[in-house]
Amino acid sequence: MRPLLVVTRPVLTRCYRFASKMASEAKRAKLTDSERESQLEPLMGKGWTMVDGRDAIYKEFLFKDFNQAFGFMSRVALRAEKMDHHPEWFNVYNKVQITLSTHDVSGLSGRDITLATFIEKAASSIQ
Ligand SMILES: C[C@H](O)[C@H](O)[C@H]1CNC2=NC(N)=NC(=O)C2=N1
Repeated sequence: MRPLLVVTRPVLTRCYRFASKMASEAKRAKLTDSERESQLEPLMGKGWTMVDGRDAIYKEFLFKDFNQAFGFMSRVALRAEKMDHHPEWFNVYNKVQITLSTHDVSGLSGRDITLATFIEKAASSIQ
């Protein structure tokens, strides 16, 4: 029997790209209440706090010295650029203060969760 439909590799590739684009757009939407409960709460337990008067999260990281702080920032910067999602941050010597929010939606989105989770991993791999 002849197959009814042949799914070629280029068709599969396009489907895959379309699905990732949809998932990536969805991540840019403002977090729902239930997403806040399931995804934001674990970060609060790790020291992230809500910013006063803004739908944004904040955490301060302290390192041994400037070298370590800048190494951490370099890792985060490469990831942020890849994600097209950038932190608001401030650095003096061994201190890095980070605020995350999604400017395009004026509030917290899945991208902030993804970046904050990466930041946690990057910080613990350095300290
Ligand atoms: C045009 C570009 O994709 C957007 O401006 C991106 C860049 N980086 C960003 N970073 C953050 N934190 N929020 C955004 O909404 C955002 N948008």
